[in-house]
Amino acid sequence: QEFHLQPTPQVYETLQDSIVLPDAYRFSADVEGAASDAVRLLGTLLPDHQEKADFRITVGVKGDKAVRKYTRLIPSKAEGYYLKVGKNEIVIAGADARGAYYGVQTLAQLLTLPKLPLVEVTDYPDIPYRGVVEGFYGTPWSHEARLCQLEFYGRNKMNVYLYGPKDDPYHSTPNWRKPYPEREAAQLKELVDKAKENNVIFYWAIHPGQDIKWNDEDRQNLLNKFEKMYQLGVRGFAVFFDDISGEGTKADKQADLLNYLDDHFVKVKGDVEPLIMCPTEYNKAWSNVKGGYLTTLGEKLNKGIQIMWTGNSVIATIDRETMDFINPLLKRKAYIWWNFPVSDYVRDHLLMGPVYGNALDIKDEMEGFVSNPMEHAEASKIALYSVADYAWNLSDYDSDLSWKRAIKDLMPQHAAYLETFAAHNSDLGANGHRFRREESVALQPALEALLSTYEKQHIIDEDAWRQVNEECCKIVTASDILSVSQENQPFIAEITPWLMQFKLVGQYGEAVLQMMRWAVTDKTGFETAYEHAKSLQLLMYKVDTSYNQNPYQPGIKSGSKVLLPTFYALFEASVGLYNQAYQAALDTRAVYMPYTWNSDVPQLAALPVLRKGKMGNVSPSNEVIRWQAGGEALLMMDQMRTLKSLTVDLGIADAPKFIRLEITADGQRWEAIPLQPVNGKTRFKAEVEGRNVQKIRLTNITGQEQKVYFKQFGFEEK
Ligand SMILES: CCCC(=O)N[C@H]1/C(=N/OC(=O)Nc2ccccc2)O[C@H](CO)[C@@H](O)[C@@H]1O
Repeated sequence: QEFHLQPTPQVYETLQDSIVLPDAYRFSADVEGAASDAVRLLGTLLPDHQEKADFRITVGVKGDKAVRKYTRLIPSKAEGYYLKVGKNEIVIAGADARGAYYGVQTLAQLLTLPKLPLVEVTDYPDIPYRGVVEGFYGTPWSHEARLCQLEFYGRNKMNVYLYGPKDDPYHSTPNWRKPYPEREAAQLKELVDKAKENNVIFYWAIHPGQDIKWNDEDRQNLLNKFEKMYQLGVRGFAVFFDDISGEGTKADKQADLLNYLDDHFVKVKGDVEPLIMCPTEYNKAWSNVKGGYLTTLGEKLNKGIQIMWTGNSVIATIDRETMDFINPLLKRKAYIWWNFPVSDYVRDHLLMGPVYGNALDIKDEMEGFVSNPMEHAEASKIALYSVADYAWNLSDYDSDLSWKRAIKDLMPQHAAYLETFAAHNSDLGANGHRFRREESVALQPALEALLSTYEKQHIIDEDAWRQVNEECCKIVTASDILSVSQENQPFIAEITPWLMQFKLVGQYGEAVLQMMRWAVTDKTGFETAYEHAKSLQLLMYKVDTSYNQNPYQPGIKSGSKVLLPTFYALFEASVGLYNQAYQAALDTRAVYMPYTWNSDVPQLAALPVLRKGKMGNVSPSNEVIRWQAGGEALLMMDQMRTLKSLTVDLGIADAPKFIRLEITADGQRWEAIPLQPVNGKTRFKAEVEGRNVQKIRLTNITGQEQKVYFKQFGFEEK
């Protein structure tokens, strides 16, 4: 694939020629001046040199004597630069210090080529502020991960890192008023220094809204904390008022506070970046324009203060209509907080797909564009690479090419394998925000052809079958090679459980494809493939219930949008064909189900049992159940399982008089467990915490038929 600078430069001209960098050259730069960062970085790229030479390397900032003759070639936009590689000179002239630094970053990429091409690059960013807000719920990034991120931002010309992890107690309630303890303070100082080194503005955000009092004391508390952070070297500050309730949500109070901080801290210090604030109404779906919150902020907040916005909803792509709504209200360009690839609301999924859906014609409408990433720092780099590419140069942005380059950048050697993994691990699954992404795009046509032909005509589309089989082999190969790759161990450590699951999905696909092949032609071959598929179903279940058992979205999902659902459908279809061909009755259920339900009460017998993570529920019935005397309902586990809780609701207040609940660990000895009322109405709990259970039984002990409603029968495993 041909060479491509990252982010895509505004203007890139290359003469079809190149040079070999001489090891002797004259160097002219004002090493103490504004270009000192650029000079330092350049020093790390170039070999030692002898001064006596006619090859010249010049670095400077507009106004420096050294670059005076290039002045008219330097873009007038902030952070712009002019880079020339000529026959006997290299020139890097920045519009400002950071521009010169970025010019050297671009040169650094050219220097990785076998030969240094003759180029003229005239470049600058579309969006003034570009980068990352560490603003997710869940495990904050580690110190090591943050240091590595800052290096990545420097290379990708991202100039913002906003520190605001929801679960840092000194960022938010309860300890936002307190200074950081020694160790955390030292680490923050190290991050600030690393950020400076990479020309990234380190913003420290505070999230006081949940318990801030609108009085002088808390105002002083905030100032004191900012002062403490300033002493650590922080020169960028943000105040987040998102996800709070109560007093803290008032627009005029928020505006007064921010203006006070602006007037008495930012303006006083003189070397601090403009304040950023995250409003309580931070997306259109949650805003009440008539209520005046946004207009109050827009009118009252000092002009220099930047206001964040996530778009038409919490998780949304950004387009012109979005900006035309919010900018007039804020009376300034909104600063986009883009909630992607954050996955703290779909923690069982990895979002490894392309960054797409944001408009390419809104470069003049946004003040900033920062991404809220996953708690998996290295895995987030695929999306962050493309966010950097998009925010620097919107009109040239190509989401698919950028995605491919992002993968190559993360794992140059194993890029092909990582692309296979990333292609099938990009959707979020069903979620409360209803935000979805494409997945398995390249394989979709073959999957659809294979399934529809097989389901409708019971024949195999050979070309589709071959493509899908090839991909399954690639999946298995890629999973194993990546899982032992030494190329980026922190990244592999993050995704290992998903690699395990991904491999099983690939193997399951292979087994199902064999089942299709032999369903009506090779009885024993089919039965072996069936057995293998069933064992893989159990293995996938085990991975999904053993890893990443967070209390929100537990488990490990992979290929969940297209790949696995297609394999499930093909499994069921091929078992159906086999059962028909051989008058057999193999279980056609494709998804492993640890719980089985049956009953001799006719209206209960067919109720399906569902599993989500560690919760098991029998689907409620909305009709009156005629439960005959002595009638039983049985919930059976595939193996001994330890329970945490069990709830029953039969829609009658005196259920315990009619229905006895029993559990057994061995299938022989049963023990009745009393039903205790939960809400004084019809819901009852059984005290089963820590009990090992094989079966649970409900029996009508009244000697006569009872009429009940089967509203709930659910349990949670430990
Ligand atoms: C300016 C953006 C603020 C924001 O997005 N806040 C959180 C955020 N807030 O969105 C919510 O839906 N918050 C919420 C919803 C219901 C009740 C309380 C909070 O969503 C992200 C994705 O989950 C989180 O990572 C963010 O920290």
